[in-house]
Amino acid sequence: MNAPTDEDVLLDCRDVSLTFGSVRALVDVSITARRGEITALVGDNGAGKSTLVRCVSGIHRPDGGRILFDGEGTAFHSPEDARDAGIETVHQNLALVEDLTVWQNLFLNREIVRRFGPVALLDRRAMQARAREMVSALAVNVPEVRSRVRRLSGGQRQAVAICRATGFSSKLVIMDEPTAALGVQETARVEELIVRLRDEGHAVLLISHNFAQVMRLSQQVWVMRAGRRVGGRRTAETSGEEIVGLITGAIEN
Ligand SMILES: Nc1ncnc2c1ncn2[C@@H]1O[C@H](COP(=O)(O)OP(=O)(O)OP(=O)(O)O)[C@@H](O)[C@H]1O
Repeated sequence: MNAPTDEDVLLDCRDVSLTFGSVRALVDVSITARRGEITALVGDNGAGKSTLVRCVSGIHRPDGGRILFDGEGTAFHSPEDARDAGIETVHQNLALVEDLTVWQNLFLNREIVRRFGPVALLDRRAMQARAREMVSALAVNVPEVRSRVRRLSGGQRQAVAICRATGFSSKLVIMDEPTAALGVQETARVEELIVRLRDEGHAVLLISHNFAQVMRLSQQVWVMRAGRRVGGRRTAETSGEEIVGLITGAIEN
């Protein structure tokens, strides 16, 4: 892999702060994420990882600092704004609808319609065909796009959620604990998918409590503690022990 350059920076959070009542969830947090890299965000429970990610994905508005995306300042008012800019999030709960099929989930809130004068009809055939393309492009192990999500395994569900996040010209894919609920084999499959996204040039921002996974997959690690960014390392230049030390505070940056 070539050494990264500044032009590779896709996400640039500068001194981002957010307070909930008396809780300073984020205090002047600065991190970057590059195209073609997996950037890990680690920290103990309550460190502020999810809150930071929610600021990037348009759920929260920071009350201080700036978030630059693709070189431009952002002021997202909703997750839709972030999505329009090319930021997709695979949330911990996946936000899939169990009773809908794979293709219906892939096209939820972005249905393809055909217009006949004033009448708009859902183009089921086009959506199913496109869903098959999306699934096969990611080589995802999903049985049939007409299967209902409730019949899928945890790994297959995760794959559908990742497929949805990457199939619509996204640039940054944020993943919050994507393998926390999965077994060993399913974790390996989902990790393959994450690596493939990176190799296709996406920037991936990965929240994970699994140090082995962080060391295996990421190129950059940012460490948070009590709402602050307390360290940043190139993964190749650090160790699991150092990251744990930064997380617990045993090592000061
Ligand atoms: N909507 C909210 N209202 C009030 N406090 C919040 C809200 N969201 C988060 N917090 C607080 O902000 C702090 C950071 O929480 P956050 O969920 O970002 O941590 P985290 O690093 O993602 O933790 P975990 O690994 O447990 O998911 C915590 O003290 C949390 O209680």
